[in-house]
Parts: sequence; structure tokens; C-alpha cells
Amino acid sequence: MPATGKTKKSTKKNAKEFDFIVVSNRLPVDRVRNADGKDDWRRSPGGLVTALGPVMAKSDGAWVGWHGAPGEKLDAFGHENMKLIPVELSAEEVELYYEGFANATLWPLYHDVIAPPEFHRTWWEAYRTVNKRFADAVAHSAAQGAIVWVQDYQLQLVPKYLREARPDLQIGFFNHIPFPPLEIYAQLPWRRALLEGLLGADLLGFQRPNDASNFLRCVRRYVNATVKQNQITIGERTVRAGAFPISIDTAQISALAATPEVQERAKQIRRDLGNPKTVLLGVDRLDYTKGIRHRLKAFSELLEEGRLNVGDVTLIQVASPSRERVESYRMLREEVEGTVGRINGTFDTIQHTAVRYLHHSYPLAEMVALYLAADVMLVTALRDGMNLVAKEYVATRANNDGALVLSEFTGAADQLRQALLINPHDIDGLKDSMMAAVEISASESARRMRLMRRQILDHDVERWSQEFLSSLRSKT
Ligand SMILES: O=P(O)(O)OC[C@H]1O[C@H](O[C@H]2O[C@H](CO)[C@@H](O)[C@H](O)[C@H]2O)[C@H](O)[C@@H](O)[C@@H]1O
Ligand SMILES: O=c1ccn([C@@H]2O[C@H](COP(=O)(O)OP(=O)(O)O)[C@@H](O)[C@H]2O)c(=O)[nH]1
Repeated sequence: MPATGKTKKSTKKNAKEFDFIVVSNRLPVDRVRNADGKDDWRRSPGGLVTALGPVMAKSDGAWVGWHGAPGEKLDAFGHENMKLIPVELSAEEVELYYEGFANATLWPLYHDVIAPPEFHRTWWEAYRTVNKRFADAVAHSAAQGAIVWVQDYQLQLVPKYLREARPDLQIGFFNHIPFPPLEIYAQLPWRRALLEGLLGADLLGFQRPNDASNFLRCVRRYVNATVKQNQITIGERTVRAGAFPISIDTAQISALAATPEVQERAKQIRRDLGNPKTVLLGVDRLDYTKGIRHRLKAFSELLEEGRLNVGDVTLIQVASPSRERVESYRMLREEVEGTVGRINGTFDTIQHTAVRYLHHSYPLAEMVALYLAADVMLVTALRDGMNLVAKEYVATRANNDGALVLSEFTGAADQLRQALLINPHDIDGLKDSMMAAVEISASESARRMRLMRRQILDHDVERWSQEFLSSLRSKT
């Protein structure tokens, strides 16, 4: 999906029409105001949209979600083969539900409390109100017996509200981020209510087996239900929980990587950098979970120690804008940009830069060109549900070249076992792995890449959605 795309005002859908509905906080496109004051659409940030876009483009269903503009009410519309049903959020709800409860309470709590979570009762109230609204929008559009697939931590109460309104529906839920261990989850004042919200679903999917077992342990502790292996019995109902690691549209990425335009663009990127021997690449939303500071520290020490030299090596760091009104994200931006400034000030020459820092969000074709241009991909997240960037990089390496340095704290590390796996907190270990990646032999890189490519060619996002949905339908 391009950054902007063809959107048509479509006829209003009849109520209760759709047999398949996906519901997520975000729609795949955000409503934005152009420089000339006109309304436009832009691709929404993040991996959830990357993964579900291709699934929904091939399906006949509808996608219910927020369109990114506070206080604007919109009718259902069509966009690139998808039927989108917008849910309205007021400016206050964006602040309390999205920036507050979703991204300053749940996000840090579910990501190993890397930042301290905040607990505010007004945020929780807004979360409940907004979850009810999403559930109502789905209840209004779903056909009798329809399948509804609820996505992610922003909507954990939707399964319960939906089951109360529409017991005829089959409800699945997929959590894109980690589910925390009991000892951390226990901090949440509304821990029981959230679990009960999730248990409105028939099937709960998580990225890693560990996330599923963390969840089951929390249910055992806080809910009056019987838990046996992956099955929870609650009253008359059975709810199942399991791991369904998400993936990418491997064929789409491989096809883009094979186009002459994208390949030429990759060469151009290297030329524009002065043709360094080695290009290192990091691509992340500017989020404290992604370990950008750890990566910069390791890179800067390698330059300082003379193990790497500007002129031979450049690090491209794409840090795409994210949740910019949340305080911890503002602070992170200042810190990262200060660090990049210091590194470049110290090590740049007139001809060469140490870090090419890009605070932008690029369309997919440009992402693929960047992956092709990079000899080494750096994924150093402190905690990440999956990390699709790691899989996308592998998908572009048709020649089996390149090296992936990958944090063991990502979901992707479960599948990409032949990456150079690192603990980002261990800066010396990270530095050694970065050097190993820079110096890797062609035969060693081909051996690793071949095995990783086999994994993601076999396990693409279509297979992920089919496995989840057939498990939901089969009720076993
Ligand atoms: O919607 P935003 O607040 O702008 O955030 C963007 C998305 O970030 C998160 O993505 C996650 O989903 C990816 C695909 O499963 C996964 O690879 C990654 O590890 C997750 O962090 C978030 O979960 C989404 O809801 C957001 O839309
Ligand atoms: O400028 C950018 C930066 C990132 N992405 C995409 O955003 C997604 C990031 O997903 P990931 O799972 O790695 O992390 P998330 O942002 O969801 O936490 C990937 O598909 C990237 O290709 C993009 O399209 N343009």
C-alpha cells in the first residue's frame, strides 16, 4: 500500500452486512491535512497495518477502526479494494484513551516496564467508553454468525462487549504486543476487568508461546475459571489461547525487491552516501522499546575505538514519527537527536557522515530500496511483539547476502534463529555482533540467509491469517 492511495467515497453500507470484520484501533489510512489545506489520506504507521493490509485487500470483509482525525465523523468508504468503517474519537478521547491508557499505561506495562506505566482512573473510563463504541460499530455491521477478528491491546474489552451485544458471532482476538508476566501484569488496577474483556473471545492469539502462557497464568490467578493446558472454561463457554506468530507479505516484498526501479534506487542511496564499503541500517518507529539508544551507543563506541571508520561505514537510521504527544516519546526524540548530533559532530568528515538520521515515514518501495542498500540490518529492540522490519529485510535478500543483527527480545527471534542474535543491554556483546556482521564472509552470510528465507517464504502473513481463522472456525 503506498503512503497515499486511491480512496473513493463509497455508498453507505447497509447495517449487518458483513460476514467477516477486522477491528483495530487504526484503519490502514490516516486522515491528514495537506500543506495546501486540503484533506488527504496517508498510510498509517506500524506493523499491524502492514500485516493486515494484504489480508484485507484479498478479503470481502470490512475493517472497522479510527481514521486518525480527532472529532471528525465519517461515513464508510472504500480504499484500495478494502471496505473501511470509521469510528469517531473526540480530541479528549484521543488524549485519554489512545495517548493515555493505551500508550502510557498498557504499552509500557506490556513491554517490560521499560518506561514507568501511569495509572489514571479517567484514562480507564475513557478506555471503557471507546471500547464500547468500537464494539457497537461492529455489532451494527456484522451479519448473523459473522466472524469478527479484534486486534491488539487498545481493544481488550471489545470481545466481552461484543459477546454481550451479539452472542451469535464468532470472535477472535490477536495481541500484537507481548503479554507481560504475572508479576508485572499484577500492577494494573483493572487487571481482572481486562482479562474478563478478553475472555469474551472464542480464540485468543499471541505472538510467542511465552505470551500465551503469561496470559494463562494471569487468568488462573485473577479469574474464576478453570485453565487446562491452552483451554479456559468459564461458565458454559470454552476459550482457547495459543501462539500465532505474525508475518509479512513475503511475495509482495520479494517482487518489489526484484524491480529494476527499486534496485536502481538502492544503488542511488549508496552513491548518495559516498559509496561506503558497508551500510548499516536501522528502521523503527521512534519508540523507547526499539533500543535505538543502545544501538547508537554501540556504534559510537566502535567509531571511538577505531574498530569502524567513517568513510568505510555509514549507519542509516530511519526513526519514523510515533505518538508524538506522549511525554516519554518526546523525551526519547530529544535524547536520540542529541546523541546523533554528538556522534556526527565528533566523527563526520566533509565527505562522509557517521549517521544519516531520517525522521520520516517512507512508502514501502523506498523501504525495500533501503533494505537492498544495507549490508547489515540492526534490530536491537528491548522488547517487541514481533518486529516485521527484520522479516522484511530477509525477504529482500534474494542473493542470500547481507547480515541481520537481531535482538532476542523480539518475537521474530523465535523464527529467525540464524540471525546474529544479541542482548541489546550487553553493549560489548552488541558491538562484537555488529563487527561480526560487518566482517561476515559471503559463505557464512549465505548459509544463514538461506535458512531464514526458507522460514519466511513458508510462513507468510496469509498463512498466519489462515491458521488463526481456521482454528477459530474449527473450535478446536
Ligand atoms: O498505531 P500506533 O500507535 O501509531 O502504533 C503503530 C503500531 O505499533 C504496534 O505494532 C505491533 O504490531 C506489529 C505487527 O504485529 C509487531 O511486529 C510489533 O512488534 C508491534 O509493536 C502496535 O501493536 C499496533 O497496534 C500499532 O498500530
Ligand atoms: O518509514 C517507514 C518505517 C516503517 N515502515 C513499516 O512499518 C512497519 C513496522 O513494523 P514493525 O513490526 O517492525 O514495528 P511496529 O512499528 O509495528 O512496532 C514495517 O512494515 C515497515 O516496513 C514504513 O512503511 N515506513
